Amino acid sequence: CGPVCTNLGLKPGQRLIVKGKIAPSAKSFVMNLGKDASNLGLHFNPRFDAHGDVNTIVCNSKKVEEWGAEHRETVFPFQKGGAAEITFVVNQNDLTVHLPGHQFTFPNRLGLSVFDYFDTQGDFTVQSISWE
Ligand SMILES: C=CCO[C@@H]1O[C@H](CO)[C@@H](O[C@@H]2O[C@H](CO)[C@H](O)[C@H](OCc3cn(Cc4cccc(/C=C\CN=C(N)N)c4)nn3)[C@H]2O)[C@H](O)[C@H]1NC(C)=O
Repeated sequence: CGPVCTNLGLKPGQRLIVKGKIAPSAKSFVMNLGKDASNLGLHFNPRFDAHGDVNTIVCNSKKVEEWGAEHRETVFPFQKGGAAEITFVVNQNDLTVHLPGHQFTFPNRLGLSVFDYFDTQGDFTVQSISWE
């Protein structure tokens, strides 16, 4: 699993920028943003081939270890073995995810006023994380 960030203190108007590399044999990778590992405002899961999904971004939330309803994005701007830069912008009531050539929003279902926790898992190697 990748790096874990805590105490980020991300509030509305602030953002987290993650740059890294996708494994050549990637099946799936995850980026989680939330309060802590059990309370995720956004579970961001691009799937190249996992759980029956092919080239699909699955997003969800997790509240006290309980998953919410999945949301599947229509675009998949990732390549196996490629570089990727993903920016998460914290808004008042949702998050905007900026991908290469595409963006989408995901509701802040947990009503978090601050996002302290970030982790990545799976077939992605983080090269830099910055927040502002
Ligand atoms: C149709 C049958 C029932 O419905 C399915 O039921 C599954 C189980 O509930 C859901 O799946 C779950 O969906 C959740 C979001 O909702 C999380 O994503 C969760 O994963 C949590 C998780 C795992 N991890 C570790 C991790 C993540 C990615 C890669 C690796 C490691 C290596 C992989 N690379 C290789 N091997 N090269 C490790 N982190 N978070 C996933 O199991 C499916 O979406 C769902 N599908 C649909 C269409 O409904």
